Amino acid sequence: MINVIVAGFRGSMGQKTVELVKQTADFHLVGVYSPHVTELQPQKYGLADDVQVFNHLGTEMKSADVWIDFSTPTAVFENTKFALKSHIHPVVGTSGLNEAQLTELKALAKTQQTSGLIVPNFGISAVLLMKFAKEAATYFPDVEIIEMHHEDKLDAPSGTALSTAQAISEARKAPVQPEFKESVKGARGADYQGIRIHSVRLPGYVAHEQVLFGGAGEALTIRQDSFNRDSFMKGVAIAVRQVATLSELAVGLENVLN
Ligand SMILES: NC(=O)C1=CN([C@@H]2O[C@H](COP(=O)(O)OP(=O)(O)OC[C@H]3O[C@@H](n4cnc5c(N)ncnc54)[C@H](OP(=O)(O)O)[C@@H]3O)[C@@H](O)[C@H]2O)C=CC1
Ligand SMILES: O=C(O)C1=N[C@H](C(=O)O)C[C@H](O)C1
Repeated sequence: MINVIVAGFRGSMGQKTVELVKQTADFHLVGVYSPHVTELQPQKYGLADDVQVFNHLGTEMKSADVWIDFSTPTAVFENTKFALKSHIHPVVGTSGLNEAQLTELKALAKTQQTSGLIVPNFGISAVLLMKFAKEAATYFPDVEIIEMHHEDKLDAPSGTALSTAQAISEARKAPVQPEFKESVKGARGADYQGIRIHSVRLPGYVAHEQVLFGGAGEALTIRQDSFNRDSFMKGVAIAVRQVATLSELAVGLENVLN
């Protein structure tokens, strides 16, 4: 049995994840966390009597094996530090960790001898998109990314777009950067190591990404769509089952896919 805490349990992803944990025979929900809850009775949230509702980080959480984090870009660093220091394996879906924070968390995982997994996107379509984009970048160094999300998304660009750009940038030879002048500031999007990223936020959308490659007289577009949040749940279950088998704090669902 894998004992799980869900951080951010009242959010869009948190609610789905709580349902997943409740419905999976080898997972046991031991706790849920949000610093904003005032009512601590599990029944208030439709949870079984033995689920602890936490509104602060504390030693009582240590009975958990895995910490699933779907909180906010400003909370995820402290939450993940707490999980590692408590020897709870973090499975982090929350976006917004920067390079310095990631480096610190990796070092902490080593000293605490606690593995973990940071997953920019739990959707298999997104994992494949990143893999294919990395391969395509060796042939097509000229590339731009468009990511499209629901209007409630707090951060931009998305964690998936940043990971895609990182993978492309590792794989490609530096392209010639075209010169341009923006008559409206921001028209050419954000710049990640010479890769332009455009972030769209609109109602009706869930999570979508296009990677556009251009070459001499040809183009390649790779696209993935998450039409609903069920698309992430298979990946979350795999990550929860496999995280303890890792030897470090790894980044990417591909680390636990066969
Ligand atoms: N990796 C992936 O595949 C995916 C990642 N995400 C990412 O997951 C994150 C959450 O997304 P989503 O569910 O849509 O967002 P929501 O805004 O719906 O939920 C965020 C939740 O975080 C809670 N929260 C706020 N502060 C803290 C804290 N310090 N500790 C714990 N919980 C806290 C809030 O609690 P309260 O409601 O109680 O105020 C809220 O319910 C985002 O970063 C998003 O980008 C989303 C989808 C897929
Ligand atoms: O906020 C979201 O919804 C999502 N966030 C993640 C990201 O920032 O890439 C994953 C997915 O795109 C959904």
